[in-house]
Amino acid sequence: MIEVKHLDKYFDNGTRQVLYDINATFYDGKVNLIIGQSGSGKTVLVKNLVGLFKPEHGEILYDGRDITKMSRAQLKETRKEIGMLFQGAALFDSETVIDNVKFPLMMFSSMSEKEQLERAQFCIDKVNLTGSEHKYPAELSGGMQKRAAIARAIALNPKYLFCDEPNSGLDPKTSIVIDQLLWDITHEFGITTIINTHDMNSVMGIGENIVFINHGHVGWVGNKDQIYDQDNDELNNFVFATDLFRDVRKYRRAHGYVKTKVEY
Ligand SMILES: Nc1ncnc2c1ncn2[C@@H]1O[C@H](COP(=O)(O)OP(=O)(O)OP(=O)(O)O)[C@@H](O)[C@H]1O
Repeated sequence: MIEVKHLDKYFDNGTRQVLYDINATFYDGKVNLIIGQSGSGKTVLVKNLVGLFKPEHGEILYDGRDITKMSRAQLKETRKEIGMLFQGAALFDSETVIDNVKFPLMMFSSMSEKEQLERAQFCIDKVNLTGSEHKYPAELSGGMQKRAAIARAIALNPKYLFCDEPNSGLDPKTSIVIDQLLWDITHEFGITTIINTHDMNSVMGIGENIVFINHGHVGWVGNKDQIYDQDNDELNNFVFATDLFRDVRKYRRAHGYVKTKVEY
């Protein structure tokens, strides 16, 4: 579990505040989404969460350990527990799939070559890329590249997985496959998965715990069922900006979908 408490972040020598008193919890074994308009502060929040930025105030507790107070060495240790999936797949073009997946094992584990190969193969099988081990990224579709990147992100068996816009550049059908995969590995391995996304299909499909950031503030927290039934104007402007989502909401209301209460 990652807990954020009273986090403030400023830029420009403390003259411009970008995040205001952020309080949020990201749960183990759940898909946690951070959503919000462009420029609302999602990326800055994630950069604080992974220790790339230091907040001016507040705590970020990784299962009780405050990363804002860690030394460089402690932060390095904690980073070993974090998997990252960047926008685009960010694979090494000149390396095969299996070498890409092996890379973090080579860098950060004490596994033998044989163990690295076994672990890399396990992760490749997990993302359904069996048979593509010796292909280069350029030989893969966008969705396959993303799956290879997920295999690499889970190679070190992370407790925490951060994904920045995992569906960017993918068609809706492939996006669903990626969402399903992220859901499956999150649940199978009990990972605290945090996804920064604009994709409303992801919100509808896998949003177990959604944190809406609005102009640097936490604007709303809930799940994919509750999001249809809330009366938060800013969130509604964001979520129901398209006719499709307005129609889904109208349909749900007309057919008597009840408000859902989820307990964690
Ligand atoms: N390194 C930085 N230095 C100064 N200002 C920054 C820096 N990084 C981000 N910002 C500012 O912080 C604000 C929030 O940006 P952020 O990238 O977090 O938005 P976002 O919600 O992730 O947007 P998008 O969805 O478009 O990626 C913006 O005003 C941005 O200009």
